[in-house]
Formats: sequence, structure tokens, C-alpha cells
Amino acid sequence: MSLIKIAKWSVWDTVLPPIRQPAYEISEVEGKGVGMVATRRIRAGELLVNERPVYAQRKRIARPIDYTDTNGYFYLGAVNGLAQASQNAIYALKNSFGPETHELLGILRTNFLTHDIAEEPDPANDFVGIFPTISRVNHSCTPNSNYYFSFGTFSGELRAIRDVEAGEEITIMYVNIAAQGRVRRSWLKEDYFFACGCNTCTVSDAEAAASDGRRTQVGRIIRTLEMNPSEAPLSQLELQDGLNMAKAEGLVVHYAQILWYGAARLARLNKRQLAADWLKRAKREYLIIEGECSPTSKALRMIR
Ligand SMILES: C[S@@+](CC[C@H](N)C(=O)[O-])C[C@H]1O[C@@H](n2cnc3c(N)ncnc32)[C@H](O)[C@@H]1O
Repeated sequence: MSLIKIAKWSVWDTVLPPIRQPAYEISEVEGKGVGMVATRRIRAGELLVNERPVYAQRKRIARPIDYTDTNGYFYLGAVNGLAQASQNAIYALKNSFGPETHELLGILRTNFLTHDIAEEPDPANDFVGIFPTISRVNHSCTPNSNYYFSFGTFSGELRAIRDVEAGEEITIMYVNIAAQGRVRRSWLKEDYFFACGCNTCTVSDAEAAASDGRRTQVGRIIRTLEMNPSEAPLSQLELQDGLNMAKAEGLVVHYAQILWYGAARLARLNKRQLAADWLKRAKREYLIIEGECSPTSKALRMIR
């Protein structure tokens, strides 16, 4: 994708819809730096933030060898060319990396969120960007909100995925939360430098083992479905179990994915009535997690 092509995107003429009733404040959250906290009751599906990235790049860039993590030159060159307001927004963000990493690079790596650069997402060509407000949202292994990148408006969107009470912290997932607790915590420590103390990570050993079992199952079912939903070697019972486990774990996004992909498998198994019911439910769930303009929500629009 060339820069000239990107500069000509009609999306730059679109004005992002204003958020009429702000629902949060950015304030200190004990042991986490700052975070986003609800200032009123929020309903599942409510759009909390929509913003364009102030900086974006390919996730993996080949760098000349004289550009190191310590001198940060490569990134300085790019960021120094941005408008002053964008630079200020970047430098105001948290840096969780130590002194061996250049400050700017530390800030970028602490706050990057992945986004798409084409209508059809290309996992082999991931892009990452800096979204000054959404970057303030902390992690939970059972988050109450979802970060979604809308290619149509080229903006990051933050939506509540369940009802949130005033005073509750707004959270998203930084890593694959269908992984086992031990694995999630090692990723979070390695990439974000914190020990996760969320409700899911601070239960008894017996509860943790049960949760790990359910999450592993949910992860396996989604990976199997994603490859080829209708031909996935999964029975109706396994799909139903996966759905129940996603629900029990509060994994709202995974729950929606099992409904959506699982419906194709159910149709292939000749469970047409159930498949139709799952599509109806998937439609409701995708409106909550991604809003009405996402490709999946659009595909589900005709479902009554
Ligand atoms: C993208 S920033 C989030 C906002 C950040 N708390 C701040 O003060 O700007 C990511 C960093 O926030 C902190 N963080 C995020 N989630 C956390 C959590 N659940 N517990 C402790 N620290 C967390 C870690 O320092 C992490 O590297």
C-alpha cells in the first residue's frame, strides 16, 4: 500500500461521530499508573471512545543496523515529523520499559495497538498505532470492554461489552485471554512489565485450574473453527460446551465468535434451526463488541 494511495482515502473526509455523553475519566488506579474509570453507568455496546491513531507503522520493520533500541533513531525520525500536538500526545503516555530502551521506543511499545491497513485484514502484515485515549485503558483477563479497529473510519473504537457500573475500571485484553493463567501472566510480565492481579488471576488453585480448563477449551474450539468453520471437526455438543464455557468465563468476544463460526458448522451438520438461532444471537453480540459498521455486523444485518 503506497503512501500516495493512503493519502487519497476518502476516509480522511469523514468526521468521526461525536461521543455525546462522556462516560469515563482518566485517573490514578492503584498499582497500575493511570487508567480509565466509568463516571456513570454504561450499557453493554455503548461506544466510549473513537479516535484515529496519531502514529502508525508496520509491526515488523527491517531497520538498518545503526538504528538500535537504545538510540531510538528510527522512530525519532518518524515521530519528529508529526504535528506538535501528536508528538505531545505520544510523549504524555506511559513508558514501562527500562533505561536500556530509548524513551520514545519504550512509549511506543507500551502503548501500541494493532490495526488494519486494508478492508480485508492481513495477519501477515500487521500494523500498530498509537491511540492517545484508548492507550490509557488497562488490562484484565476478563475485560468489560473491547478495542476494535474500524477500517471504514480508520479509527480505534472502545466499546463496553457488558454493563459497567459508575466507579468501575474500564478494561480491555492485551493478550490472548483464552490462554492459561500462567501463560497469560508470563506474556504480560514480558511485554508490559506487570503482574496481573485481575479477578481471574487471583482465585484459589482449584478455581484457577477449572478456569484454565474452560479457557483452553474455548481457545481450541475457536482455532479449529477459524480454519474452516463448516468443515471443522466439532460436534454440536462440543460447540454447545464451548459456548457455555465462554459464557462461564465472561469471555464475551469469544462467545460471539463461537456463535458466528459455530453457526456455519451447525448448518453443515443439518441443525438448521439451531444454526439460525445462533446467527440471531451472533448478530446481537457483534453489535455489542464491534458496532453496526463492522464487516461481521454487516454480514449479519439480514438475519431476523
Ligand atoms: C497501555 S498502558 C495502560 C495505561 C497506563 N496504566 C498508564 O498509566 O498510562 C500499559 C501499562 O499499564 C500498566 N498496566 C496495564 N494493565 C495493568 C494491570 N492490570 N495491572 C497493573 N498494571 C497494568 C502496565 O504498566 C502496562 O505496561
